This record gives sequence, structure tokens and C-alpha cells, in this order.
Amino acid sequence: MSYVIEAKNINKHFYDPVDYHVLRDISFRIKKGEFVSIMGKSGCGKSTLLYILSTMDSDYTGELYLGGNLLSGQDQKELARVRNVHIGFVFQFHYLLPEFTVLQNVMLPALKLGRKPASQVKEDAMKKLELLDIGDQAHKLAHRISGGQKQRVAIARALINDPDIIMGDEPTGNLDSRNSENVFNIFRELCDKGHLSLLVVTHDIDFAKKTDRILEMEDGRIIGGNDI
Ligand SMILES: Nc1ncnc2c1ncn2[C@@H]1O[C@H](COP(=O)(O)OP(=O)(O)OP(=O)(O)O)[C@@H](O)[C@H]1O
Repeated sequence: MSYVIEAKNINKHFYDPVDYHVLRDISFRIKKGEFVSIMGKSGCGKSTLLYILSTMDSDYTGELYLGGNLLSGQDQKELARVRNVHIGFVFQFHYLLPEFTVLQNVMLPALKLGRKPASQVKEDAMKKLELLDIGDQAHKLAHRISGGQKQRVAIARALINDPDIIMGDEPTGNLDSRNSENVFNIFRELCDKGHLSLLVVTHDIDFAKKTDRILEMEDGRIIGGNDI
């Protein structure tokens, strides 16, 4: 069985101002093509875990594998490379650059990676926008489109480097129920079509119930939905 993510005994402390053991022996795996949500009360450690899984925080103990490769202990340069090549991000707030066009926003992570010429990146970005049904918005400035469209652009941007997994922190937190369902359907389709995996932190139970599995967290531990 190939796993996109494998976490083994992840522990994390904050020392601010006293020792706070925020993540406690977190172990779980995510299969290729799986769509997993993480739920739990505010403050239980979901975002802290997502920061670690997304390689943005390397200050923890335990082992983290992405596609079978051990990430724990790697230097920041290698972690940045892994992040750019293998992981796409979608947040509650889309963080699009408002004075750039939709197309330019989607192109940016690929231009930053520098693997393809700009003309190829432009073509790829257009394809992602069309996949998300917003090709007709490509040349608009990012601040001139609706909230639901912005989130689709953010998803197109997350897909531009063809990642193995998309990680979302409340990706539908700012959307109404119709747009939220749209985003769910897009994620579902991406998982079903292309071996992409999804890991989404959400407070939206209706959204989570439709994912393949809910990892339930409480006080820094996984208390439900684990398959190990
Ligand atoms: N930099 C930090 N220093 C000290 N404590 C922190 C820090 N960041 C988070 N915490 C604490 O760690 C705990 C977990 O925070 P985290 O943001 O991971 O929770 P969460 O489950 O994502 O919450 P929410 O659903 O409200 O976003 C909280 O008690 C928080 O106050």
C-alpha cells in the first residue's frame, strides 16, 4: 500500500510561557487518492498539526513521511522544495494578489519553481482554470471576481505544480453553502480522477461527513477515524 502521508508519534510542545504539550503521539496514514478531513474543537491542535504536515513547522519530535520519504530532520531548503513540488495549499482566505490577474495568480507558484518556461506555465494555468470552470475569468484582476470564484482560483493555484496532496485549512470557512458544496465537489472529483489526496481541516460537519474519513482530534490526540 502506498501512503502519501505517514505520521509516526508526532509530538509538539509550545513553551510560551510554560511547557504546553499541544500534540500527543499523533500517528496516522493517508492513502493515495484518499479524501480525509480533520475535525475537533477549537484549540485541540488541528492547525498546529497541519503546519507540521505541510513542512512549514519542523520543530517537533516523531517521524513524518511524504510519499515514503522521511521529512523529519531535513534542512529548510529541502523542505521548501518538497512543499513546492508535492503539496498544494488552500486556505480559508484565498490570499490572491489583488492587483494581478487571475491567470497570473495561478502561474506564480510554477514560475517560482522555475521548472518550465513561462509560455508552458501559462498554458498549464489556463488548463487548470478551465478544469475549475473559470477559464473565462482568466484575464480579470483577482479582486474583481466573487468569493466563490476566488476560492476556485486558489484551488487552481494549488494544483499548478501537480501536487500529490492538497492540504486545506478551513477552505470553505468563508463560503456560503452553495459555494461550499461546489468546492467539495471539485475536491471529490480531483481525488476520484487523478490519484490526488486531500487533507482538510474543517469545522463544517456537512462537508466532513462527505469525505472518505474523519480524523477526530481532542486535546492534541487523534481519538477517532484512524485506520492504524
Ligand atoms: N505559537 C504558539 N505559542 C503558544 N501556544 C500556541 C501557539 N500556537 C497555538 N498555540 C496553542 O496551541 C493550541 C492549539 O492551537 P491550534 O491553532 O492548533 O488549534 P486549532 O484546533 O487549529 O483551533 P481552531 O479550530 O480554533 O483554529 C491552542 O491552545 C493554542 O492556544
